[in-house]
Amino acid sequence: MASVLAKTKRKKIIFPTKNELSEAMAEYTANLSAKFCKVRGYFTVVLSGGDLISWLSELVEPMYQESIEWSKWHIFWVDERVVPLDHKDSNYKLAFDGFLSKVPIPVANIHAIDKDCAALGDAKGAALLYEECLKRLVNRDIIRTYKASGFPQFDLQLLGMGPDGHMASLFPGHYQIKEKADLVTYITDSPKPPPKRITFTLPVINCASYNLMAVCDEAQADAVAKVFSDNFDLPAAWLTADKEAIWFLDQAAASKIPKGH
Ligand SMILES: O=C1O[C@H](COP(=O)(O)O)[C@@H](O)[C@H](O)[C@H]1O
Repeated sequence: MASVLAKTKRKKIIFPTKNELSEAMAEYTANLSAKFCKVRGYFTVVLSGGDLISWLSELVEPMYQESIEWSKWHIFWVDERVVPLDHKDSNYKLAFDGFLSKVPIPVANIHAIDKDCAALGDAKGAALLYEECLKRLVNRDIIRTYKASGFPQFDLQLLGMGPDGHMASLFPGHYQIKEKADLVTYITDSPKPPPKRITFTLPVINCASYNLMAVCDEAQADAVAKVFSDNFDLPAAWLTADKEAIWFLDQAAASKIPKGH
């Protein structure tokens, strides 16, 4: 595990309200989009599910609609529930309804899990095919690779954390957090429904250039405090990045962080 930790130090910014967090997340994303589109001609963005999608609302405002080079974006999911893509629990559907349908990202650049595996509830197959999808895009040089390790390196991941400290579909006490060889793994007994999910593994998550973890609300305060006290029983405490791992918190979520952390 040490190798995945030996990167950037965790940073945080605390915002008075969710609105301000949402505005800052849009600005952070837009700035990185401009940087990566200019340098590489692509911007690879990884989404999670959950509350995060509603906080992306600021990015669909006219200022960003008009300035962002949406055609250069490629979208991925850090984790996905293995349910049909039009199911209410699908992270793809959540992102499509709340964000992707409102911005002009080419359909071919939206990399959802395989729709047949999703419809059949085949978590293992979905993980294998998603890993193949990542490798194909690495070969096409759309996804970069991380230095010598050869792992895919995404430009920006926008992440969330559950009140139990789970990140992506890496849950406390489940072995998936220890997976080091595969890029994508799966779980069939997720403690949070639905039970079947796929997830990027920790080495892939931590290879990203920029990881932004957004967490709001009092219900998350205990988990946030544990993360900032380096309690590594919580998967989210392992989050690092190549360039920057930054936590965007509202005041309620940050309210129990011990002084000095
Ligand atoms: O189940 C999931 O939960 C986490 C956290 O969601 P939130 O609703 O507490 O923000 C999310 O990041 C993950 O993508 C999702 O599958």
